Amino acid sequence: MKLEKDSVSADSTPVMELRGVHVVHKTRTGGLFRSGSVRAIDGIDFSVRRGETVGVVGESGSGKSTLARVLVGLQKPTEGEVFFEGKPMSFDAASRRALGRTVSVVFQDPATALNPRMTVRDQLLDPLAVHKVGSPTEREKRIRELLDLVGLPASALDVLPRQISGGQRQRVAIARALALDPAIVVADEPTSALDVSVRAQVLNLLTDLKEALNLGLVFISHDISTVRYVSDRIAVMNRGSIVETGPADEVFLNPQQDYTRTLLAATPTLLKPETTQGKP
Ligand SMILES: Nc1ncnc2c1ncn2[C@@H]1O[C@H](COP(=O)(O)OP(=O)(O)OP(=O)(O)O)[C@@H](O)[C@H]1O
Repeated sequence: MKLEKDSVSADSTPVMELRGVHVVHKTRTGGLFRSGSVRAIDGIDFSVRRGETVGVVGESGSGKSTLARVLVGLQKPTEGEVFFEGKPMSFDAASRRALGRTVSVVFQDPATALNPRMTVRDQLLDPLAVHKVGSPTEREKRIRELLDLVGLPASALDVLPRQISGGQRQRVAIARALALDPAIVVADEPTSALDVSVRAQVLNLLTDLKEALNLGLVFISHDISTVRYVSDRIAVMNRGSIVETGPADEVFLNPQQDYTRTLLAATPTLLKPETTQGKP
């Protein structure tokens, strides 16, 4: 039930580490007898530690969500190794359950991620009940702490998702992701479905929580300027591979790959690197 984290620096052992991971999806391509496969992830190395934000950026279909699914234990790699807290992850029910307590996820659209028929209280109590955490009194205390952490009043406990705004719904989804005191939060396009006016607030909330709780944050987005804003390191994905990785400012200001330059060229002028700003 305690929220404060030990002060572990970002250079400690990774909580999650992927080595040479491939994910191939089997597909049916129209008709009973035709099938194929899609290489969603094609041999990637990736790691995330407490206290750091790793941004994952790439165009639609580059494999970002598949990577997220591997990190949260929903997708077993076709090939390669995943280490969870330094030990090989087997992806059986018990190890997925342990992973589910330590690595949580915030999805793009809180309207679909939250159950429309459950009050905020029940949405927040649910992970605590599933993992049998605390007594009823402790759970009630914990969900109030969670609301406070994400900047919502206790009066929000008794409302349904449709009775609050999109930004507030995403705050509830973030609170739920924090319920089990995770070490890592994987945020897959967490602001893309929100009004532009509230995106910065949700980004700031995530970075504040990362600092306050010493979380590892994996921030996934197609928008490299947003990724730079929140990340310490960036991994650029293209067609299932990580084509460039490094400190956020270095990747942004001095990209080594044409693909990264193409992504940067598509960002709004004001957010382009200083080196190109103001030039025609
Ligand atoms: N369950 C699945 N079955 C078949 N193919 C899949 C499946 N999931 C993903 N793919 C394919 O794998 C590739 C990578 O998809 P993925 O969703 O990981 O990319 P993405 O970068 O997250 O894209 P987006 O931003 O559009 O969500 C795509 O070609 C996609 O069509």
